[in-house]
Amino acid sequence: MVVSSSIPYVKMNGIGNEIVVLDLRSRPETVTAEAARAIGAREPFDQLMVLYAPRRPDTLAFMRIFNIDGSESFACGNGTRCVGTRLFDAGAPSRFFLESRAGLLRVEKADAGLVTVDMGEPRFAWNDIPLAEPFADTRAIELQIGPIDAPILHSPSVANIGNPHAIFWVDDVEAYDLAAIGPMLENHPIFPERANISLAHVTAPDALTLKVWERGAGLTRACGSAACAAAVSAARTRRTGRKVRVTLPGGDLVIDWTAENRILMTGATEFEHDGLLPGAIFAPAA
Ligand SMILES: N[C@H](CCC[C@H](N)C(=O)O)C(=O)O
Repeated sequence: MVVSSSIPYVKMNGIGNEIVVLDLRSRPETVTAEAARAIGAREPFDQLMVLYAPRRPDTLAFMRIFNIDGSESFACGNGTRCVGTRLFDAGAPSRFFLESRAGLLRVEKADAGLVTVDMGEPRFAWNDIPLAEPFADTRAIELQIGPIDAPILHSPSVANIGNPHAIFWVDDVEAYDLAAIGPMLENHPIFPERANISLAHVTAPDALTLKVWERGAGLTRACGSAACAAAVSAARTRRTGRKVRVTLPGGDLVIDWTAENRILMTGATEFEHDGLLPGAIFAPAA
């Protein structure tokens, strides 16, 4: 087959969450799981944001999101802000819509160069997380690791923000070996689609500290959807109000769970460098 020439990409980060943005809106290539892994081998990322030509006239792009292991996520808050900055810089209006596999995302310019994304409505029903078995109350589900009578972590809140999240409430996010515990919980049979695993420490009625083990990506410096999941879960369990500052290893996000049940996430993005991918990376395996 004829392979196309080099394909440009942009390496960015959303408060330390490593993001590659690949704009294929006017190109014929598509990204498979295998291609995503091959791209990650050349230019490491936590998430790869792929833009395709819009499927709906009210959006600027249809977006698909891959983790570094090639798995697909239907949400990535930090990556969506990076896409926002990229499109704003290319002349997009200061407010526009993207379509993801989870639905419509509104992206908006905020003050001081920050970007706000309307991440949509959270889902809390056990089969929407999804969980493998029914739980009437997902504010705290029965799940623990460690000795039965002295669990290390237990009773997480769970939420779906387009992707599945479990949040364990702790007094010190650094007191746990999340790199060791994360994979066990990510792949626990209670989560049929795996899950992103967070440790959350409520430091004030309007502030949380968060550390995240991401499904398909491992420990990252920040995870926007996890910040949303932690914020709505904190508000739901009366640990905080509905607007909080979430501090992650890479920086801060402000999350506002509005009276209309939308989750607004605001934070910074940073350009790192441009690059080129060989067209052959997109060719199907022989
Ligand atoms: N870093 C992303 C989330 C990636 C999600 C992914 N790890 C999954 O659900 O598979 C964020 O800022 O929201």
